Amino acid sequence: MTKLSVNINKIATLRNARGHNRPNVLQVAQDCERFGAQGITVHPRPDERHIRYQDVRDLKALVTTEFNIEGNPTPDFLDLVREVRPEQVTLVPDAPDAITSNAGWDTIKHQVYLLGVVQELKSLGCRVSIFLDPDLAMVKAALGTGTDRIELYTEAYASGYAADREAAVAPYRAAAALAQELGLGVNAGHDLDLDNLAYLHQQLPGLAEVSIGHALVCDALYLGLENTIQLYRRQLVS
Ligand SMILES: CC(=O)[C@@H](O)[C@H](O)COP(=O)(O)O
Ligand SMILES: NCC(=O)COP(=O)(O)O
Repeated sequence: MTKLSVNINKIATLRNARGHNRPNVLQVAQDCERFGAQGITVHPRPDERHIRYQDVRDLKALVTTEFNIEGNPTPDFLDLVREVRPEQVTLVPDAPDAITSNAGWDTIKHQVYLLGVVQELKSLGCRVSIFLDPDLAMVKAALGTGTDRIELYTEAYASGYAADREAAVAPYRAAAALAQELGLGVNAGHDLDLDNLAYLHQQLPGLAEVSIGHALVCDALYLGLENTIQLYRRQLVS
């Protein structure tokens, strides 16, 4: 079964726009779980443009499904993870000023570094996932980091879907198959939406989790949050 983890970054974007506590990020996270989310994902960035470090601390006490914290393993990020100890940590090689995640790890160049980070995070009891492009060499080298899972960065799939979905999904199908052959779990995320999710799910058997935020929150503006979460869940029914 592929789990849906709802990324609530954009709820925090809206909250921060007025400087008060509306929408209440903590309440929305609990409601997302009540509406069918099987996980809550946050990506606290160094500039705290949306999710703040204190949000992460507060969410830990409230999230009853799976808490997934994404980020570049900077010293501040690692201190937060040591404190919060979420079910899953997804390591993303984002630059501090990146407008959004825009690349996966070079697991060949950074394998030794990642091995050290992964070993510590696993010693804290966290499952570790590494954000990757669908590059077979990078998937193969990910094994050497000790990671539990990879998260396939699906921006290229999403941008190519409308023109030629078979071509768009092919690298992801190959990367997922190799990862599973190596004993790695497979997550996916970034720019997934109600148009492209079902086909990805159909083409990637054994996909463990998708984390979806931007499109889901945009859809909820028109369709309502509960209905939207249910619609995304229905895309993942085998
Ligand atoms: C790793 C990933 O693809 C998502 O966490 C994405 O980075 C969302 O971040 P923003 O909400 O800041 O765009
Ligand atoms: N890991 C992907 C994620 O958490 C959400 O990405 P997006 O749906 O906001 O593009």
